[in-house]
Amino acid sequence: MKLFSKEQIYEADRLTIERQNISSADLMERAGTQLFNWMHARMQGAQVPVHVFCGIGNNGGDGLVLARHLTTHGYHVKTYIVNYSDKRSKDFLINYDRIKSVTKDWPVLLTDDESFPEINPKDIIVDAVFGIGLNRPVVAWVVALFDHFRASKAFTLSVDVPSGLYLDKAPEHTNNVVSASFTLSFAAPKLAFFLPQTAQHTVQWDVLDIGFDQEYLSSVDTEAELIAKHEVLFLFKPRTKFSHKGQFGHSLIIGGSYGKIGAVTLACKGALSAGSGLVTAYIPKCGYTALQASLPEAMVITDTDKNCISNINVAMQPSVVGLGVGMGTDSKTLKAFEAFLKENKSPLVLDADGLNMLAQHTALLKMLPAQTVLTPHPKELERLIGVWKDDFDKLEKVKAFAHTYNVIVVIKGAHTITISNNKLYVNTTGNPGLATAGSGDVLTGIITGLISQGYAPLEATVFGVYLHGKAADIAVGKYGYQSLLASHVIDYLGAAYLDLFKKPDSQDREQEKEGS
Ligand SMILES: NC(=O)C1=CN([C@@H]2O[C@H](COP(=O)(O)OP(=O)(O)OC[C@H]3O[C@@H](n4cnc5c(N)ncnc54)[C@H](OP(=O)(O)O)[C@@H]3O)[C@@H](O)[C@H]2O)[C@H](O)CC1
Ligand SMILES: [K+]
Repeated sequence: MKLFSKEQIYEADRLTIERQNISSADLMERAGTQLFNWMHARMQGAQVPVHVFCGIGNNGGDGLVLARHLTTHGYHVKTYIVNYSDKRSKDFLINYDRIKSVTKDWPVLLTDDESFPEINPKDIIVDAVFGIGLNRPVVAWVVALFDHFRASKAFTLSVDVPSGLYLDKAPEHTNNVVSASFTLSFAAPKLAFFLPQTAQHTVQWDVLDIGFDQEYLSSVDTEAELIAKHEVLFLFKPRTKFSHKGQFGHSLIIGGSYGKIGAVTLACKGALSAGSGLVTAYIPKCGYTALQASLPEAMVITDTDKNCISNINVAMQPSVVGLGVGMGTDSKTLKAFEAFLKENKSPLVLDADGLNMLAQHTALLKMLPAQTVLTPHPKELERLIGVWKDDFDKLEKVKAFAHTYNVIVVIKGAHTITISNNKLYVNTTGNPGLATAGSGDVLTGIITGLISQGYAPLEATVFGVYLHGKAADIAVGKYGYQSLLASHVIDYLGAAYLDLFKKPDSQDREQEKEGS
């Protein structure tokens, strides 16, 4: 699903009006009617007090359309105009007149924090104060209104976006944004719904289709894309009856150090379970028996050194190399890594200490093969690109870094985001159970194993991140967040593959719509 920018949404608005030969007020009527249909389907006439707070622009206009329909369908509605500006949009005014024609209980003007209405916990708040037109900090008395919403503990339904949330930058203060229980967004969710700092402003979201011009929506190239089952299904490479393991490549996993051989075991198993034909581990001598015993499917080559990697010398031409898991950053290992980069011609996946060595010696970055995959967790990312101000600044820095070195960067976290060629791929699978030792090693193995089978590095990364999270989502149903282990993610990878062909039932759709 494409995530549109503010400019693209306004363009969609303009083109829809032009190509469908309708007025902007008609489009607003569609928006407001869709909002009403969503509420009506859930409220079924219940006489719960609904407080509709409208700004003075088109977001407020949507709110007025909704309030009018709620009123004419007999709901218990109170409408307020949050008068943060004396301007009025054209369509706001049209709907301000329309609602006055269906009720004697005209909208109440709020001009300061003296007259906030009482809101009970069982009431419903509709937040139509600001939409995507927010372009400067919210005035203090309106922030106080948002605090009033929070204090009421009432269910808060935001129209299009939680008011006070910018589409393309962090809010000045988290309190400047409405805390939405649910956001109904037009055309598509917004990128801010998926970033750690701003996802907190809406617990859940859903998309309302207001008949935007499909030709524009499908043709416009967006910077960000939401990755769910629909987007990865076409990546999947089915196997033919006469397949053999030679067709699925040979992954080489390089890593491990004394006490951290398990990281290599997990990565090798992840690569095999992702479908790699053959897997060889290159590890220090200390790990030989442990690895051969724990993972008989993997072949093992050992370094001359007992406890760490000191000289990467493998007489094979791997389809792909996954390097860094459990590797340590011993000076001998660093030298071996540098010598390896000078010789290596295979696609490369770098993780953990491979990234830390890159960060210590940025001259090595120029030696990475094109489209190398880097899978840093936040701390490793900071060592690579430096500190960032906020989530939007982080994205800009990673985009620039990925572009400069022609690499693919996976920003791991709730909604892992893959960045390459100035595009963002926002993952929808995964859960807090993944915050466990080794889950990163497994992801490295999965991405390596997919490249081994012929998936291009970017495809392998987006698909691997999806499968990794999906496996965890299925496994967590049995283990719960606290008890999920990295090994369980591997055990459930098959279920994640099989799930690709299950019809997306409503539960799946709900899961994908769960906010953070
Ligand atoms: N294309 C669509 O998706 C459709 C969207 N609809 C709804 O329209 C809003 C966007 O409406 P818009 O009028 O552009 O802007 P807002 O309603 O979000 O904001 C109103 C105006 O308020 C001014 N503004 C901005 N920030 C502040 C602030 N902090 N304090 C005071 N005033 C502020 C600004 O105007 P200025 O001229 O003063 O800059 C805003 O324009 C969208 O979110 C949807 O809900 C349509 O209804 C259907 C199609
Ligand atoms: K809003």
